[in-house]
Formats: sequence, structure tokens, C-alpha cells
Amino acid sequence: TQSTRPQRLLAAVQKNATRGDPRSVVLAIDQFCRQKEWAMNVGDEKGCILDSVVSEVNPGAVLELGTYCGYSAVRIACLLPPHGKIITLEFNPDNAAIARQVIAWAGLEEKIQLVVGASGDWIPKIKEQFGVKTFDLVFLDHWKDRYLPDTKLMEECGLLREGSILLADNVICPGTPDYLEYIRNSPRYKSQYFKSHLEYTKVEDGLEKSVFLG
Ligand SMILES: Nc1ncnc2c1ncn2CCOCCNC(=O)c1cc(-c2ccc(F)cc2)cc(O)c1O
Ligand SMILES: [Mg+2]
Repeated sequence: TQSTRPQRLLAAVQKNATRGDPRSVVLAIDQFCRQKEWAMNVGDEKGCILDSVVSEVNPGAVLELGTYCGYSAVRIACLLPPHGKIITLEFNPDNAAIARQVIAWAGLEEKIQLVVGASGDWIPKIKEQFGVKTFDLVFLDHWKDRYLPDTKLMEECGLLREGSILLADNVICPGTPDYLEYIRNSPRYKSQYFKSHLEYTKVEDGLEKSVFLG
């Protein structure tokens, strides 16, 4: 039976990356996506911007929406402070199964909590289920038409505090126009656009970094 792209990506990690070495896992995925098959990881170029934001925020609690194969969860987790943790939500159970194995290969199971389900269903339950008060950083990388409703839901559920950072992938390609319009015009956020490119291509894309003002 034919393998899937995530399965081939995992095989490339197990072949080319060193167990327990997260940076070698990140490198193996980027090489696979550049040399063999494109895949929708945030990638190396936008990944450097993600790294600088994570390092600046030094977050104790991170929420990621949209795990896919676990590339950005691994990239974030290896920059967290000692007790820092990331909760990552993935809708597709097949992708989640691959992500679990990528995360295990990187040796980051203790720092990354992968939850299978739709963001809209899980966001209202996070406080009680995971004992989280608020998130220092949220990385939005799931269905592009869920960025805005889920941001409003996070506000309503009290998951954001004054100073919480939202970092959104793909605000240009595929694009999240309603989210950008809201976040750039809301008096409750201060936003900054980081121009970049769609992962592994020359197409324009970028990350929008927004500070929640409370
Ligand atoms: N409600 C939810 N809760 C949890 N998980 C959820 C969820 N809903 C979905 N998921 C699972 C994640 O879904 C994948 C979302 N990502 C993308 O679709 C994406 C696409 C492109 C892309 C594709 C083709 C092109 F031509 C050009 C660009 C690039 C990217 O960087 C992307 O991130
Ligand atoms: Mg993305």
C-alpha cells in the first residue's frame, strides 16, 4: 500500500536525524522538504523568525494550533526554559500519530503535550484539563479560517494575559485576511508583520506577531 507524505517525512527523520537531537530532526525535515517533497512545515526561513520570538518571550506555557508532523513543536520546545511546556492541538489523527513519533525521535515527549481534536472544541477545556492559567505564547498554524474565531475564543476563555504573544503563520499565503483585519485594527493588540516566504519557496508569506494588551 502507498505511503503518505507524513510517513515519508518520518522515515527521513528516522534515517537522517540523531535520536535525542532536536536540531538534527529539524534539519532532516527541512532537507527532506527542500530535496524530496514540499510539506507545510513552517520551514527554515520563517523558523528563524519563530526561534527569535520564542527566545525573546522565553515562555513557560505555549499553545500551538496545528501540529501537522511536529516540526514547529520540536523547534519551539528545544528553546523553552527548563520547566517550559507546549500544548499542541492537531485535528487529523493520522498526522498526530506521525507527529508523536517525530517528537519521540527528538526526545521531547516531556516538553510537548500533543492533543488530538479541533481547536474550537479544545480551547474552552484547556484550563481545567491541563491546569494552565494563561499562555505566554500562542503559535497559530492550523486552518486559516479558524485563526480569528479561535483568537476570540481564547480571549473569552481567559487564556490570554496582558503581554501574551500571538504569532500567526501564513498570514499572506494561504492568507488569513479576516484575522489580519481584526488583529491590526483592535485596540487590544499591538501587531508587527515579519515579511518572509512560504516554506521552501520564493512565494511571499509572513508571520504576524501580536501582543495582547489586556
Ligand atoms: N481546528 C483545528 N484544530 C487543530 N488542528 C487543525 C485544525 N484544523 C486543521 N488542523 C490541522 C492543521 O491543518 C493544516 C493547516 N495548515 C495549512 O493548511 C497550511 C497550508 C499551506 C499551504 C498549502 C498549499 C499551498 F499551495 C500553499 C500553502 C502552508 C502552511 O504553512 C500551512 O500551515
Ligand atoms: Mg503554516
